Amino acid sequence: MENNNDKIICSELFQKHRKVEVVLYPAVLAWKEIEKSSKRSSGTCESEHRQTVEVCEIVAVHKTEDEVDAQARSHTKRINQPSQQYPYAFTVSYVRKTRQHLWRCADVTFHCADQQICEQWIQVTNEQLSILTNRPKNLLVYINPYGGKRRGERIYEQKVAPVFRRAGILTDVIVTERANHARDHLKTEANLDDYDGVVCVGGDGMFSEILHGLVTRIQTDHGVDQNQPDAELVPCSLRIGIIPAGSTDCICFATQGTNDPVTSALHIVVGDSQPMDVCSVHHNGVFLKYSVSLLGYGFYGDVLADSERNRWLGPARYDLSGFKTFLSHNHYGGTVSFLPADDNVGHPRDKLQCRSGCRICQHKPSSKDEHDEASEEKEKPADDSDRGWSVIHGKFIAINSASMSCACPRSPKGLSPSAHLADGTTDLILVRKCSRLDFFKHLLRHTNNNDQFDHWFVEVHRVRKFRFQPWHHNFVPLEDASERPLSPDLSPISSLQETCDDCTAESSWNCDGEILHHTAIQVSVQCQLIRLFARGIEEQQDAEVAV
Ligand SMILES: CCCCCCCCCCCCC/C=C/[C@@H](O)[C@H](COP(=O)(O)O)NC(=O)CCCCC
Ligand SMILES: Nc1ncnc2c1ncn2[C@@H]1O[C@H](COP(=O)(O)OP(=O)(O)O)[C@@H](O)[C@H]1O
Ligand SMILES: [Ca+2]
Repeated sequence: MENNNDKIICSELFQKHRKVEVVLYPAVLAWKEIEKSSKRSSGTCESEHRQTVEVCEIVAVHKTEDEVDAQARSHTKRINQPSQQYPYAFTVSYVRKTRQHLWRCADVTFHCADQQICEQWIQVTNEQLSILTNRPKNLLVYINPYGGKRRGERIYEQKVAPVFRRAGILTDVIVTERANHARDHLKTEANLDDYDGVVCVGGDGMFSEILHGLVTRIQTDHGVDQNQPDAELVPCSLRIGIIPAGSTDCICFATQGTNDPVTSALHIVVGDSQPMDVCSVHHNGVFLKYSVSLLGYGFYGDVLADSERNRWLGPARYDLSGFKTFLSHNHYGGTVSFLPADDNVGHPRDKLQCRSGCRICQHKPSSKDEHDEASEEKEKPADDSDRGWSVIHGKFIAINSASMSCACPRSPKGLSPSAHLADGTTDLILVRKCSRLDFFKHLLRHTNNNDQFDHWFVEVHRVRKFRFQPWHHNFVPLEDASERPLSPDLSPISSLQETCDDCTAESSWNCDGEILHHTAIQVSVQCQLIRLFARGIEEQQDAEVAV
């Protein structure tokens, strides 16, 4: 056996009372049983059943002293026991993929006759692991103790910390004491150079805090003014891990396919990296917020505003508020203008879902500069500033911008099933005033396989920027419900002439679970501004990958 990362090493060891041949290839650990053949006069035959684990999915390798000692003690009188013939052992902890994107940490223990062989196996496996430089070693963890069902601390201590410990990851843990504690700490105090990543234990609202803290800190450090809607923001080098402990947890669900804390911890341990778009939201040139999942005006804004009054109900507050908001059946007048995305990023109704290694998102980084140049050209000339923009006036029950699918347990395919995590676009969904029954049918389709966009009152556009202007004082533009190119600064209030008596005054924006205090907003997608410890949703496999 040689201590070399490129060489294959192989030993005959014992695993669960079976003799196995164990091989460590440069990127794969494999083992198979060697059976004594009764039919043959001598020698062994190999079992067909070969088990493999990719090295990049090994969590850690450890000496297994306790188990060997225990086995040796319990079998002292049975001299043929493998624990006596093979008294040294090492345990490999690895990722076991089960159904529904759920990952578990499994152990396999190999027993050796020779101490040196055992130690060499540990050393060589560790050498292979040390090549994986994408793995975090030091993490800054923020826990919201009040998110979701208030189980954040327990979830972290019982399910996540043991996985980090096993992987040898060092952590600094901060349990937040107030709203915006994590955001403010990241903005001004945290020494980011000490860490390879930040972990958020909480829901989408808590994630939003971490996002704002990190992105703002990076822009401040680089002298970028976030108030400039066209400022080129500096991407964050630190990745963010999400341990779901909130109410909706759609950012976690839509990036790994399940809301499971152990799965999240393992994605962090193996050092996954998933780039993600971030929308910047401005009001009259003043920065308001960032958003990565849902920006929703009307229905989802009203649900959120109402739900905050019933926070004590935990995640069930959304069901109650959703029902109440559905019954009130409000609609709101406003003007939406948007800059459509190029054709090469597909269409919200093309059924090409964003999956791990998504080609549309991978294509983005290299085409970003090109893309921006092209769009600058489109928007540059002062008198041509409306070129490429579309404008829609109307009465809407909901205006939703989904920068990712927004899949969550309530809606497993999400608000926009084909939205992409990192393509530089957001899907703008306009739900016009319609009957209560029609709106119910539309909502219901978020929970089944029917197309929620296939209604006369729903339209969806893939866009790079959009703006919204509510109709003030119930005045409606003459072109109500028409569609025509218009200057994107949307200030032609003087042209408003009719009234919209049946409109409810104004709603508010739900921005990743936080309420925005302005209704007139300008939104611009910042392509791949952040990265998560995730890999996107993997295509479903029928069987378990290893063991
Ligand atoms: C007849 C049955 C109709 C059911 C319709 C269900 C549609 C659900 C779509 C959910 C989209 C969720 C988008 C994510 C929003 C979150 O950012 C936000 C805050 O999350 P958290 O901080 O974890 O609490 N959650 C919401 O705004 C809740 C929306 C619930 C709507 C019923
Ligand atoms: N220690 C704390 N006390 C009160 N609120 C907090 C604390 N830490 C974070 N928050 C706030 O709690 C809100 C909800 O958090 P989140 O984790 O998203 O839970 P949920 O999904 O239940 O809404 C966020 O707006 C966040 O800013
Ligand atoms: Ca996107």
